[in-house]
Amino acid sequence: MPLKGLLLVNLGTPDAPETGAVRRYLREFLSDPRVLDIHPLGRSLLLNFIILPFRSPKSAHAYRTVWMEQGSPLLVHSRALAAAVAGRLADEYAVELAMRYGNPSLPDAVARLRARGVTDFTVMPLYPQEAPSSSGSTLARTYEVLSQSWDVPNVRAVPAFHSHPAFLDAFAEVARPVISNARAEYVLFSFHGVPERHVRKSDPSGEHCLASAGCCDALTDANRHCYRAQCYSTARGLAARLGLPADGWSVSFQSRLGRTPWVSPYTDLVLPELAARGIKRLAVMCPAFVADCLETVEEVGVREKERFLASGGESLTLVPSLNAHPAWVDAVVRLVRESAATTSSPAVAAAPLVPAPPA
Ligand SMILES: C=CC1=C(C)c2cc3[nH]c(cc4nc(cc5[nH]c(cc1n2)c(C)c5CCC(=O)O)C(CCC(=O)O)=C4C)c(C)c3C=C
Ligand SMILES: [Fe+2]
Ligand SMILES: [Fe+2]
Repeated sequence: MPLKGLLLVNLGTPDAPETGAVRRYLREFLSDPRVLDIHPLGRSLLLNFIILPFRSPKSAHAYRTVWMEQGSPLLVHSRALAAAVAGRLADEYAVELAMRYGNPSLPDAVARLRARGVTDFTVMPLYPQEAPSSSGSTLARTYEVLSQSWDVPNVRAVPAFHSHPAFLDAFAEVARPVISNARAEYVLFSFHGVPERHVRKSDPSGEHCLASAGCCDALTDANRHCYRAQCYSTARGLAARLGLPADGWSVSFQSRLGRTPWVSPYTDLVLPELAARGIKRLAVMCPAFVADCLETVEEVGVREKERFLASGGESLTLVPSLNAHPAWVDAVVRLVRESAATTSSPAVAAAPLVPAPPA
């Protein structure tokens, strides 16, 4: 039987919290045409003359404030998750962690799996919601790397899990005691944003997404692959599990870059509004991230917290991410096994050989 390989892939992070390393990381990340989707010449000018010189030292400083003894939080937590999943799936899969940008690189992780005799690959982008700039880019790069060999292996992708009960249950389990200990009056679900342009480009009809105020109120055939609609679906699933009243939670989007409109409402504008409404004790969950990283620990846990307190709030408690929580490890194992069960024999699944008996 061919040995199966599982690639767990997250975004990536610099090798060190220093300007040079951050610059190398940002260059690779922001050169991706699914991330900065503008004319290559414009991208190169923007990168080399504006983003890299100004952002690299600023981001390096931010990384230094969250850096752990073993490295960048994103890498440390992702490694812990991969080790736990590898232990659980040892009889079924060889498991490797890879990063879309930086290290451990996707080509190196694929080479390690091939060296162990893997001929059948499963890739799991570690993003609950799908976006061309995150999961899309991860899949495209994985297929590219795997297709560079003479023998192109079978490859299967674990689908986005934004509304999967195992993911939602695990995050609710992490959040429940934190929200209760914080005596939070309100929960803000702050997701990583994307440019509005990206959401519109992913709208098959070209008429649904961002065309009305309630376009993300339900997941339907019209918006099944819309990043923003998937974020709202995650938030509804978590709010229900946490027993939050309708006026006790809302959604916002963080981490925007540049001057073009990103999906809204923006976290940095929502926080002062919540304070102005009299919310004193706030909990913030960041369910676009399955591992704590710069965008959770520093952006929300430090900078947005300061903003909320300066606006009149009394406490902002960041709910930790899933990291390597046992419920999340269980969920990953389940998601991988379910994807193998539903996609390993697509031809058989699509065309049953025996007609179904009459009801
Ligand atoms: C959760 C999914 C993510 C999407 C979608 C995403 C889109 C996206 N991001 C940028 C720009 C930056 N993101 C940065 C950090 C970062 N982004 C994600 C995830 C998504 N990004 C993660 C997990 C992280 C943290 C990395 C870490 O090392 O901890 C950064 C770098 C940090 C900084 O300088 O602020 C940038 C830049 C764009 C432009 C984009 C979609 C177009
Ligand atoms: Fe990002
Ligand atoms: Fe949409």
